[in-house]
Amino acid sequence: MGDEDWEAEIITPHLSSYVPVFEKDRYSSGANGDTFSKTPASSSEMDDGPSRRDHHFMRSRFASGRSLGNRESNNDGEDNQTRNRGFSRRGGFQDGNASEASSSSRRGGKGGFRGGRGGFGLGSPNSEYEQDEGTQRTGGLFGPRRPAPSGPGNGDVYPSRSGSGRDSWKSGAEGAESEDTQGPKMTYVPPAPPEDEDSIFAHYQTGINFDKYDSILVEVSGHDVPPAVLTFEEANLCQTLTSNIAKAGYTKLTPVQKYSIPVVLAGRDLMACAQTGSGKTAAFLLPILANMMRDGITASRFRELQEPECIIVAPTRELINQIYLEARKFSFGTCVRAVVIYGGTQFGHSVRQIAQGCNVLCATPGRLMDIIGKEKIGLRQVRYLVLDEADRMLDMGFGPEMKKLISCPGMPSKEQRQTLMFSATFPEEIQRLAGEFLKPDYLFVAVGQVGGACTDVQQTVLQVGQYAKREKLVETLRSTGDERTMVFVETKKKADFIATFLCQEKISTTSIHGDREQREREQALGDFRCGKCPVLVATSVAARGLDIENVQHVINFDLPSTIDEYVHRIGRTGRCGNTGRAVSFFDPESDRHLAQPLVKILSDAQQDVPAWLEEIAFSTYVPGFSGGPRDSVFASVDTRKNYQGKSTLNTAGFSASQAPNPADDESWD
Ligand SMILES: Nc1ncnc2c1ncn2[C@@H]1O[C@H](COP(=O)(O)OP(=O)(O)OP(=O)(O)O)[C@@H](O)[C@H]1O
Repeated sequence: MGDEDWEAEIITPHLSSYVPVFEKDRYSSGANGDTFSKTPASSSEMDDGPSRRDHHFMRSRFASGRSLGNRESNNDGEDNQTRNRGFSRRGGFQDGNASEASSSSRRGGKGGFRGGRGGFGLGSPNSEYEQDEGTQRTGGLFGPRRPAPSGPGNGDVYPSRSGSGRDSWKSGAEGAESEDTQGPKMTYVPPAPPEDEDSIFAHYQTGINFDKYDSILVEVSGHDVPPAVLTFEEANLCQTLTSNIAKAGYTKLTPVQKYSIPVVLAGRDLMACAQTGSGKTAAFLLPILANMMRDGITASRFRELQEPECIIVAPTRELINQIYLEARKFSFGTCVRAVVIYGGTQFGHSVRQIAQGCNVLCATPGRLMDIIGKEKIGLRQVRYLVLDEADRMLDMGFGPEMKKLISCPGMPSKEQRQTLMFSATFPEEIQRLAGEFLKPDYLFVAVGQVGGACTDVQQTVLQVGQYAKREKLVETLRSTGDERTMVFVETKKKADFIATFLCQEKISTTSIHGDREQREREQALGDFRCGKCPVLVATSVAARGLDIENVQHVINFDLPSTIDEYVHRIGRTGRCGNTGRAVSFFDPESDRHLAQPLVKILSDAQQDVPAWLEEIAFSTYVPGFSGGPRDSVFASVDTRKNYQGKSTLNTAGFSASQAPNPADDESWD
């Protein structure tokens, strides 16, 4: 069955999750009826990438365009590709062999498979979002809400923007933004989050391993490293902030906070790598807010053009919304006003939110560039620019847009602003790109197994062939009972397919991916958060940053194409000192390239390494894979080979010495 057919077959009525009309035979073509096969170079999807529209005043020294050729569109970004979709088709690929396995051709350019679904009346050539009824509020991100109505454009009808279903975070991203000027309007207005104090400060408990953070090694490299702070009191943040921190239930700093907060307070640029779920968001928000308060920020008032002091960008809509909620929490009771804007929502809504006042703007890249292009945001006052999931923000998908951002008229030069980058992974080539955004004397904070997996996650890798995966999935889910579980798959269509399949197996499941309307995505996340659907099938759009209470289990039904993506995915569990489990289905046919990095990740995290995996790893040559920085405790290291500064290597909680790190030399492998 072809990829397009998946799309057709999965169109089923939708309640809050799936109520599938599952006709197994129609899906079946493989030995056991499983029609999907996997390609080694999977893609994933992310959000808000570059807008299609070129702002005349923007220039980018990145390669022109968006590298669409071999990059698969990201989630929101798929929109820009959909504009080319008029000629695309669906239903033409009935041959089962052509299904997922044919992705190599699709990766080179999706056009041939791109799913204009228009023939079925389920999507327009432009975007899924135009189908959004928009004004309907689901409350998806914040809690339970009423079920989405079924029917085209609402429920499990997944109008495809790219149509290929390949999750293509590599290509242009949020063309959706440009629809605001070029295409049909998106009318979805996300629900306002609850305003009551209890909701604002709702939080989950730190886990039994929270105190173990104290023994994690931390390396800070660069010149004149400010000493770490050991307590919130020592950080000397302003009183309101301190009170908000207490209300949020934070009593103790995490290592990344201990080392990053003083760096930001001292006005330094920062690149910080720390394991998933270890509190990076507060590590940048708290000192920024403290600085803003210290500098006597004025309350912003209603104006058509707002000039925020801080801009925070993140790759996905759900993540930026989460960051916004944190910003709102910590700035509670201050005159700082945080605003969030992201794609898939009504542009006018974003404009109205901003016009009411905006000190801290949380945005996905596409919507940000559009709003700047519309002159609703001026950049002259920007003092802080934060790239969360910075490696993702600087890669080929979003990098061009970020370059445009820093080249925008009015944007203070890097000397005039503070630039902060955070991620759990930071590949060397991306660190080099980051130099253009950062002052030369930026500091690099590396916490523990950066780029490595969080040790609070128990990792299991099972050898499972493509055709046995569904059965194994059901078996695994049955054994975990009601545990909240995220199941990662490679493509959007497969996400639909697996979610439908699980529902048919009476496992309450929902899904999130870039071909779902924003309203549906928010509803899915809400249903998962509140436990109504304890299983969330997701593409890589949900791999990064999402902080959902009680996710005990991550299943990689399909392994991602890169090890960094694996690290982010499994980091959805085992957060903030809690423990979690990750089970990955390793298909030797398609995942061999991951064997070596997986062995390294597993051994670094003191996990059992299956003998069969080691064998595959030893027998597989992976170009460019050196096993990481050998003998270094840090899986990701500061790549500034020639920096003359000192480095501090400490366990969190001890004051920084200025001794060079002996591991540095090995780090340059
Ligand atoms: N000092 C602290 N005390 C208690 N809880 C904290 C503290 N710092 C952060 N948290 C909580 O820990 C959770 C994870 O934090 P956060 O989402 O910032 O992690 P992260 O490092 O950004 O993860 P990821 O790499 O997945 O994006 C959040 O629920 C946050 O509120």
